[in-house]
Amino acid sequence: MSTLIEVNHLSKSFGSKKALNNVSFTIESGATTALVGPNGAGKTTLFSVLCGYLQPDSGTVRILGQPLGHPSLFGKLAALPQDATLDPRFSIQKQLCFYGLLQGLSKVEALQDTTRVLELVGLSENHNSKINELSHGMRKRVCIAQALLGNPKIVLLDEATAGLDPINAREIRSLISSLSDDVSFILSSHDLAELERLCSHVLYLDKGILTTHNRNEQTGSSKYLTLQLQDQYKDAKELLKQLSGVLYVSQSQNKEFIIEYQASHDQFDIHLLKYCYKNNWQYRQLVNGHTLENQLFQKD
Ligand SMILES: Nc1ncnc2c1ncn2[C@@H]1O[C@H](COP(=O)(O)OP(=O)(O)OP(=O)(O)O)[C@@H](O)[C@H]1O
Repeated sequence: MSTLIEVNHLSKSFGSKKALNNVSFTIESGATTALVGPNGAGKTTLFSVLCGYLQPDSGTVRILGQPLGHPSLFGKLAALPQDATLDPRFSIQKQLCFYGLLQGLSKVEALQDTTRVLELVGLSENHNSKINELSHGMRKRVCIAQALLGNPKIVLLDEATAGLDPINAREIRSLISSLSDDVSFILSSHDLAELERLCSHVLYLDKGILTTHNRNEQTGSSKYLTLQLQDQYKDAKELLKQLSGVLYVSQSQNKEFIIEYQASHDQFDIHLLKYCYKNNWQYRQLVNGHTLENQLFQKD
């Protein structure tokens, strides 16, 4: 693993408003990273600084070991801004080729790469369409195709699935997931369930202050499972406490339990599911560790 992005003590203010307040983090290659936070938390500002659109007031950013703006970074980092759009006058192929040329590709290379990225996003047959002839979801996919031109190593996607119907959103998610072995994505979204599925690493911004969370970190002598049951079963919490290997049970929401158990307990998840069956409980979902929502917002 190598470090893709290293941010140290980054601050950016607009007048008296601190959009980023002493933000530091690193992102390693191979991680799909979520950038989460309430409206106005500083997410777009952080993306804009990483892309070089905005100059920070203080702090440093290194991408692939180089400072922002270094010539060797040209084409290595791409971004899909929240409100990205394309020119309605030209076909999508023409526009993507144009962006390829701007990246320094020859005409032939730009056309080849346009064909490649349109195929990746499933829009090969629409290469002659103009943007207004495409659905909202297809337009998003064109914008993602544009971000993938030239094979960038890091792609920042700001609200890539916002406003899409569930089927189109799912297509974009599976596209991100299928590409994530070759490209490191940083996704900004308000959809925690979506980030839960895609991301191993979470950057949480609130009022410009950042905290980081590792989704897969389950170390030490105890581990966690989050169990969501179908119904409110009588004495479920007390009964869960009696299961062998359980150290502690807390109730995060109605019908949802966080179970801390001995890490040394073999196949605890299987035992838990058998226990549900034995007690006649239907379960809705079982998450390894904490759900992202609990990780970010649970107070105790
Ligand atoms: N160009 C600007 N001029 C003045 N204030 C700005 C500017 N850009 C951002 N801000 C302020 O900085 C703060 C962070 O804004 P930012 O757009 O980064 O938040 P965000 O997390 O992307 O929000 P959202 O989820 O609503 O898109 C907000 O208080 C915003 O009002």
